[in-house]
Amino acid sequence: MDDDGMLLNFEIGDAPLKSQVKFKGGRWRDRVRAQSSVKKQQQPSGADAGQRPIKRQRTEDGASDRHSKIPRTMPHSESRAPSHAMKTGLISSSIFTSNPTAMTDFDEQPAEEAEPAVPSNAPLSAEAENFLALGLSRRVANHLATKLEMKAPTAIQKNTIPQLIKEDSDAFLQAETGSGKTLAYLLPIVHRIMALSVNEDGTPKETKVHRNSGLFAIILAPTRELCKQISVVLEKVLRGVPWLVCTTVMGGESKKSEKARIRKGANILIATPGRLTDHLDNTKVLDVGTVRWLVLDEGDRMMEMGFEEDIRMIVGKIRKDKLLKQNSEGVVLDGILPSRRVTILCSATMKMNVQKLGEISLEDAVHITASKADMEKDAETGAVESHFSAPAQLKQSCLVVPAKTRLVTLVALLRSVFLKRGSVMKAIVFISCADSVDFHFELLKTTAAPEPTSPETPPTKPNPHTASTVAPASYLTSTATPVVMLHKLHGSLPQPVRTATLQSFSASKEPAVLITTDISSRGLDVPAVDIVVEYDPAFAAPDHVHRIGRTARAGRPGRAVLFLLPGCEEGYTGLLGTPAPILQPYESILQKGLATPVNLPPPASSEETDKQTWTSRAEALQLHFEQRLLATPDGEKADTSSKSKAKFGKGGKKEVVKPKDNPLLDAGRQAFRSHIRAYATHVREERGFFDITQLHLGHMAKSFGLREPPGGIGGGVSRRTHRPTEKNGFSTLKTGAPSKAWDAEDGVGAVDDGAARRMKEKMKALMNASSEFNLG
Ligand SMILES: Nc1ncnc2c1ncn2[C@@H]1O[C@H](COP(=O)(O)OP(=O)(O)OP(=O)(O)O)[C@@H](O)[C@H]1O
Repeated sequence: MDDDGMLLNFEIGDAPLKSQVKFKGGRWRDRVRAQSSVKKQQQPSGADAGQRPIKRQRTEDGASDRHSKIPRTMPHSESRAPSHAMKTGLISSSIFTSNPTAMTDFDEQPAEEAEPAVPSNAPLSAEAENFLALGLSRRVANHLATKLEMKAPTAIQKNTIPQLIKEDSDAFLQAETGSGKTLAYLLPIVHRIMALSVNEDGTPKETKVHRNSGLFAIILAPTRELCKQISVVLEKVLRGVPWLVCTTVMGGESKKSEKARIRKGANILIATPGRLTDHLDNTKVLDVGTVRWLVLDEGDRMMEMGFEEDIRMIVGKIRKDKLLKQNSEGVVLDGILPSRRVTILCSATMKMNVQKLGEISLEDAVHITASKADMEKDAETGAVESHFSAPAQLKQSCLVVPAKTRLVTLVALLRSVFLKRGSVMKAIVFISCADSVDFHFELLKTTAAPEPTSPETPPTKPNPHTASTVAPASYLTSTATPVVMLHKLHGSLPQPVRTATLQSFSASKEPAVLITTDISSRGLDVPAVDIVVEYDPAFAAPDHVHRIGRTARAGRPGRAVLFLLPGCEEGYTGLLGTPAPILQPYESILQKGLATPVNLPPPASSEETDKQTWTSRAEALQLHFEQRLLATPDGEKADTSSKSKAKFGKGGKKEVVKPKDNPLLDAGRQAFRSHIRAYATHVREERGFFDITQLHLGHMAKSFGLREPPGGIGGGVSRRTHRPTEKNGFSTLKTGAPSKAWDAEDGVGAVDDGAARRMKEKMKALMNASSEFNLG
């Protein structure tokens, strides 16, 4: 591997340069031969440049008050290329040498609490609280207790339900992930609509409300997945009130069929903002005159995704439309439903853009949180403080992992969590971009053909929608857990595939892993997710809170592990609340996860023996992945240069020979490029921790199974092009145009086409605006 041109964080300065020997004259082939023999003489001994001691450190740091950026090298005592690699001649640079050491003194880290913390988002005790006491009708309370097994409310439900039943003011709901915010706003809405046709004592009124009696509430959510999930929860509640109907408009199907559903009538509509704007403009049967509630679930995310204009338009249109005091059938709405239009904003975190959204949509809103003390404080000061944190019972830790060992550590971590059968059933792995999700799915899924089924067992009909998104992952299995199912999900997949994949992950009876982008970070409520792995850190700290919030929901235990690179990234834990997550060295994970041989497909498995140590297993695994990327479909070693080469055919005629196609190698390169571009989009305030100029591209390439970083990142990132600028002493890099898959990332594909276009424009603007990654 030639690292020379890729050390972004080092400059040549006045280091002695190797003399460039130029050969002139003679035959072309002789010149090439002579050139390469000189190159060989100049190369130091060792497998590759990655094994050489790191060259001169950057001297012009210019940010001495920032986190130390100087990677210290600590050759690993056990680091040697595995013997079989030597034998086969396929020597790759060791993943244990020339790694920067962590700044953290792990011995100084606090020990993990022995006592599990009391859950902070669990339902309250059924003896002390119940839904009936909060003002909900007996019918709804009974339905919750008997059919949905919900006997007592959660804290946010306890504080929200009476407020929204009795008062008609706008509200901003803020509570931890998994604390039951969805039912907190749905139940009072259903209760009040139901009251149009049922008396307080449960006896029916003369007026009957049905699906054509009017649309009373609109709920907006940023992604189709979230819309679907809210509609599933609402449908369950409405089974107790079967004359009320809800429907969705969220794209992913024809507008015609959505229109047909609207025409059939619905009392509650769940929508993505882009699609609703479209229908408000073009669907005449969509009458918002009776709408009394507008809920903006995950409001900050909608703003982030570029929906500001849509939301302004929706709020404006609903407010402007004449508020009908009675519906077309003469049913009097006022007095039972709110006498004004109520807007409810909902999020576990509060970013600046939520404040802006509040300005657009809320009037004199009450801030409702899970804790009465927080609410009183806000009421006293008149300010909305941000009180966001992860659920108390969620155990967080950060692994400090050098770039070269990231891939094998990920495998080891997933193996270690599934080691004890049944202890962990579901894991979610967050990755920064769709290309990288695709690549890791292809790399980690089982390559061998499935075992033939016995004639007695009838073959199960494969689901065509999950054929390319769900597969077994033999690398992650062990004797105790022989099957682990791998899933992938991102916004560039077609909607039916996304729905089927999520369904498969939720319903999986086998241990399952979901590799995904931030499309799954918001609101997703998959039962029994035991661990969340942030293989790539979130782009902003509040997003981290949402991602890890996919576990430890409604009082359940949960674990979250964040991968950080040694160096400036380690300081990021300071942003993640108090107490900051514990930092851990990666070696213990490798030791645990690779304590037993990895199930490598043949022929590599024949090399595996029980005698191997965890370090040699890690090296062998890395080598195995690299070999898979280098192999051509017909088993030969692939050309790694990614460039076409000139060859002289018969008669000295020059022919262009294209490198042989290995889809996995291409996917790895594309994933690497997108990953680097994505890395550059960490929010400005956090770029001190995620500093693109500190990334060692050669080492990072290893974590994609690549022996060298591919070109094409843009502006020559793969070359040493940086020069520290005068401004703050930071180096600057030029980005290229955003790649397609990065462009089409999560939010984009998650919503309708119009929204996708707007998001693309936003991303483009962002990438253009950050032509120098906005450093300095
Ligand atoms: N009163 C309750 N009793 C038992 N379980 C509940 C109760 N209320 C909600 N839940 C369950 O808690 C889980 C989380 O609820 P919900 O999805 O509404 O959380 P949330 O606060 O919206 O989280 P996020 O911020 O991540 O979107 C769901 O599985 C839901 O069924």
